[in-house]
Amino acid sequence: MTAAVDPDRSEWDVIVLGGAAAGENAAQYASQFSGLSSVLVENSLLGGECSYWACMPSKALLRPVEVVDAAAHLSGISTRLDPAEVLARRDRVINGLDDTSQVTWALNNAIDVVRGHGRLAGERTIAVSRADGSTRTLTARHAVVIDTGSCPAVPDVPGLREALPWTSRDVTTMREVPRRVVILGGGVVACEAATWLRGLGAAEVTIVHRGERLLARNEPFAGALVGAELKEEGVRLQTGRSMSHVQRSDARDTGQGHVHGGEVRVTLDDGTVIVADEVVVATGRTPNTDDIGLETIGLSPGGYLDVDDHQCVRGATGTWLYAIGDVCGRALLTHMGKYQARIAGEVIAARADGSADLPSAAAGHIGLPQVIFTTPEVGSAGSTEQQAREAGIDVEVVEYDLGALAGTYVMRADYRGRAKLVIDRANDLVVGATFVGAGIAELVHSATTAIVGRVPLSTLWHVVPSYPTASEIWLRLLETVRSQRHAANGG
Ligand SMILES: Cc1cc2nc3c(=O)[nH]c(=O)nc-3n(C[C@H](O)[C@H](O)[C@H](O)COP(=O)(O)OP(=O)(O)OC[C@H]3O[C@@H](n4cnc5c(N)ncnc54)[C@H](O)[C@@H]3O)c2cc1C
Ligand SMILES: NC(=O)c1ccc[n+]([C@@H]2O[C@H](COP(=O)([O-])OP(=O)(O)OC[C@H]3O[C@@H](n4cnc5c(N)ncnc54)[C@H](O)[C@@H]3O)[C@@H](O)[C@H]2O)c1
Repeated sequence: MTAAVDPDRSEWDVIVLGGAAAGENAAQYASQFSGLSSVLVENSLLGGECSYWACMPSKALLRPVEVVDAAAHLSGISTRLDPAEVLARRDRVINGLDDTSQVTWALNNAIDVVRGHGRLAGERTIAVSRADGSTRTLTARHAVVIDTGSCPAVPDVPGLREALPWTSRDVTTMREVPRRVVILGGGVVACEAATWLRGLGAAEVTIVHRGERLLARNEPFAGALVGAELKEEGVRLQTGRSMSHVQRSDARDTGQGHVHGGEVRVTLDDGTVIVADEVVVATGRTPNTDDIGLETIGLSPGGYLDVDDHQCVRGATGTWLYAIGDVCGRALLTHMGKYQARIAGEVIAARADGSADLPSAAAGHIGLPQVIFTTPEVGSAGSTEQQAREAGIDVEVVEYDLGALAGTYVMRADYRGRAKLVIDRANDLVVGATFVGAGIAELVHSATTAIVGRVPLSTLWHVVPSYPTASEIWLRLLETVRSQRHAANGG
């Protein structure tokens, strides 16, 4: 069904502020079976960061690097990577920064789209500033959903902002591969970007990370294995180091994804000077809440929005305001934002119907899956050992070499990887899992299923993995738990 967007319309049942993938899902789930009308307010491209400047372009850049790596570990295959064609394919993946297909999807699902910068203007009201300077005021009969996302945080290093460094947007949509790059940060964006920059031919890539561990939110062996591989690929790791200052005499705004001027000199806290062609800042995110009118409903701008398990914003009066995605800070991942959106949409529809039986996002958040598409890949679900201990769980852990399986041996003879389960001993349940190795991305969902489904180890024992696959890791981990328990019982 196609909805026409009436330029004079001012009232909908549901207004979603921010039209990223999560916002689209919230509108869809609020409307599809309830008959509620909904509108997306978007000031840039419908589909948000993930579609154009984050998940999709980064994975389009990483996939060829992964294929080349896989081939390099198999005798009888030779490959050649063509950076220009990789960038061209990336452009096709992000639809050349054109959101026509997403607008068509929305309209075909009876979801209206209003362009402009939206701000709350009191309860259930959004004032949209349009490009021509005019303002359109929209009111929601039932709910407003905030999905305004986040933007890159740039730390206060002297000279860094003036150097016009690349952020995640530039490095995912890069038009050229800089020859020498310095990346600030040791998290997910830093490690993935170092992988594709080096893979696509950057001659010198240096990661400057203030901590000792890369990917510090994961199990320690994840960052260690990724760091070892990055080093082998020629990436320089400056860990335990900060940038003292940055100098670029001719910083120029040459446009997104182009090198922003001449040489950059980066001085570290131990006096080391690195000369590069570009600096990439990958130091986390800031929620887009500073200019969305939160003060008009008594909330403070600038921070993450605190939500309950119905995705309802705490601190707002009543139950009309929801937040989903990065802006609520629960998990900065597309699939988790979309999960929150499905819950919020269903809650809105249920409340509009007068139902007291409301869906909750609590169960899905226990699963918390993530795949980091580095070489090797890092897949995780649930809690790390440290998080489980901090939560007061009586923790039992088991680890196993992912390379010691028939399933991974046939992938490559020199397979390197590791897996770990975090077990709630009292309830005999898996509460966390981490897999590090080539081709493990698809293993993560088995762990998420075990965790969210609260499948006891005694049942997992009967879940037989196919031979020869990487899933055999489950059997080896469970066998190791049995051996550990046998030994602990004096066997
Ligand atoms: C380089 C990179 C790679 C990533 N890779 C992955 C990955 O592989 N897998 C994964 O799960 N996650 C990944 N992420 C994280 C993922 O991109 C984010 O979690 C996700 O995009 C957040 O979505 P969101 O719905 O919160 O909002 P966003 O995608 O940030 O979108 C918010 C939207 O709101 C609009 N907006 C903001 N303010 C207003 C306003 N006042 N009025 C109107 N419109 C407004 C914006 O224009 C934007 O379209 C990656 C992130 C980065 C930076
Ligand atoms: N494959 C994926 O799922 C994927 C890929 C990319 C990004 N993401 C998500 O996007 C979000 C943003 O990624 P990110 O890498 O920017 O954040 P991150 O939180 O993963 O890492 C931030 C890094 O910057 C460092 N840092 C923070 N402040 C600093 C400062 N002032 N000075 C120096 N270093 C500083 C931290 O120590 C950390 O190493 C993450 O939550 C991530 O999960 C997901």
